[in-house]
Amino acid sequence: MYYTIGQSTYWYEVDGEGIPIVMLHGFTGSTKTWQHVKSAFGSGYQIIAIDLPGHGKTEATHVKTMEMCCADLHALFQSLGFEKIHLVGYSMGGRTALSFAMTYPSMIQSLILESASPGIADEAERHLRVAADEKLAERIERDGIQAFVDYWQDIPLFASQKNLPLRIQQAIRRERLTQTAEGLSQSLRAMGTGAQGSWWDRLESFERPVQLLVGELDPKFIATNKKMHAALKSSKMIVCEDAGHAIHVEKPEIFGKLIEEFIDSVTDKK
Ligand SMILES: C=C(O[C@H]1C=C[C@H](C(=O)CCC(=O)O)[C@@H](C(=O)O)[C@@H]1O)C(=O)O
Repeated sequence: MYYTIGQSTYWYEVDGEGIPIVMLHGFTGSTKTWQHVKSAFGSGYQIIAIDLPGHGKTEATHVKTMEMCCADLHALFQSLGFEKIHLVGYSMGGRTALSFAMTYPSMIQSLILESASPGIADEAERHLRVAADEKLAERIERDGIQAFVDYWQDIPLFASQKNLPLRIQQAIRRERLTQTAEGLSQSLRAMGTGAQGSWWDRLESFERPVQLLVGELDPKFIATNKKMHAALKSSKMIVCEDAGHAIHVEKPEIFGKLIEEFIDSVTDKK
């Protein structure tokens, strides 16, 4: 379904009925990211998957900063009649989910972050990241999506995905190849890790339950999430054995079970 707000149109998909669980994909992803996870949830849940700006069927017609995207998502959730949601985000989607939760905490029943970060606290480091993301955006625009996907699928962060069955690796590649150079380059510039503000000095103010999921084979994000875990008032951190950055791809059953168990543990049983 499409939701239009102002001059922007978002694509989202709704499966099932019941407690709303909103799922946000990562950079180069789409609603398809969650296709093997949705089935892990029992009855009684409504799964809402959304294409973030510049991805899938949510075109990059206008620049969307993290703040603008979160405001649009808030309007979408209100239009759907949601008072409280369980919000799940993977990587870029995790940064978006955390930004949404920090901006609209009263709408959060629980927050599940997979391989995410709160941005970059150090200004100099953040400026370096903005410059690196700008170079990557220019590379995408210059060389096109196929050349970018060839490069992206081989970065060390996704090394563990080489052990996946070929059909799964090919499905991830196909999803990435459906993106547009305009969409991905704009996403990097407007919602990239360096472009967004840092939430590091605000994490301790967030009081809703948080589940931090990281892969055992993803040392960079284990280190980041250990610091997040220490800063958050109410969080659980789980390091998933024999999984890399994209736990939902490498261990979909375990990923779905961990989320369902966490949501059940924080849902008012009335
Ligand atoms: C390479 C780094 O940063 C990127 C890594 C992961 C994020 C992501 O969403 C990737 C999803 C995927 O391709 O499976 C992405 C983001 O958060 O926007 C980062 O650009 C790194 O080492 O930090």
